[in-house]
Amino acid sequence: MDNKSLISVQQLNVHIGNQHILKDINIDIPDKKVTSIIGPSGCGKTTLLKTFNRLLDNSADVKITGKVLVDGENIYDPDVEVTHIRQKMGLLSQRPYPLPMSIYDNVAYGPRIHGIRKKHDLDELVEKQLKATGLWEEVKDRLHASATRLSIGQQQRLCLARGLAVGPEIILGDESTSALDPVSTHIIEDLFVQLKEKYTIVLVTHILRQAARISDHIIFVYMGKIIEAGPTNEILQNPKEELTKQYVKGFIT
Ligand SMILES: Nc1ncnc2c1ncn2[C@@H]1O[C@H](COP(=O)(O)OP(=O)(O)OP(=O)(O)O)[C@@H](O)[C@H]1O
Repeated sequence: MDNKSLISVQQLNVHIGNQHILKDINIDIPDKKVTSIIGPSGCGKTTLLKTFNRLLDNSADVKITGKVLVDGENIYDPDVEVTHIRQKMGLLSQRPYPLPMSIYDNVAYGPRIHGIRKKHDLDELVEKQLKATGLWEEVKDRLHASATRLSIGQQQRLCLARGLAVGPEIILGDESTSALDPVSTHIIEDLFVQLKEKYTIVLVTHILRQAARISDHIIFVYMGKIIEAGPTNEILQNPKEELTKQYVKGFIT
């Protein structure tokens, strides 16, 4: 891969109970690009995404071996603090989960925890992140209204703004448009494409057309293994592996 990689996964294996979920994963995720993880249901896409911010290893029956290097640091090193890792990543889930507080307080929540207290600084930060997610014009006159009054699409953009407010390097999205209508889906997709200027974006999607629209790179996972990875055009239009060909043609669902 000619791009600099920000995340490098080396010899990663994940067992949950007696199931071998991810098998010998080796992959580099390029910096400041959109990478989509695709594959049929249950193949391990979400599990792979969760290994990037250590969301899996708080359960006793999960065993993880191998390395995930972020900025060259192995996040599974016993000396690494999980909060330090998570600060580098914003996670956007399938459904938006705004905190039960105002629009303003949702975005200010993380910065406040990190010690930013001055109203002027918080005001600036909230405005910046609401602009970055295209919400500012829609909410600037009701910043202190409850976030739960927003539409689902707006709530998802608010959750993205909340994540961006703590200054991550990486945005992880797990089927983050699956609960949204087509217009909101389009807005979020456009945002991902804009945000890759500043962030490295890794998305799980089962929608091939979405992967084609917005990703620079694609990783195809099947039964816990990476079958093929590379630039979007290569994977979707000229795959090398037979399994990838079948998946792209819709023969494997
Ligand atoms: N906490 C868990 N306990 C037991 N099994 C799990 C757990 N998490 C995931 N698995 C299993 O790991 C496999 C991969 O799941 P994962 O959610 O990563 O797949 P996926 O490709 O994201 O699927 P989908 O597209 O349906 O969301 C599945 O067989 C799932 O049942």
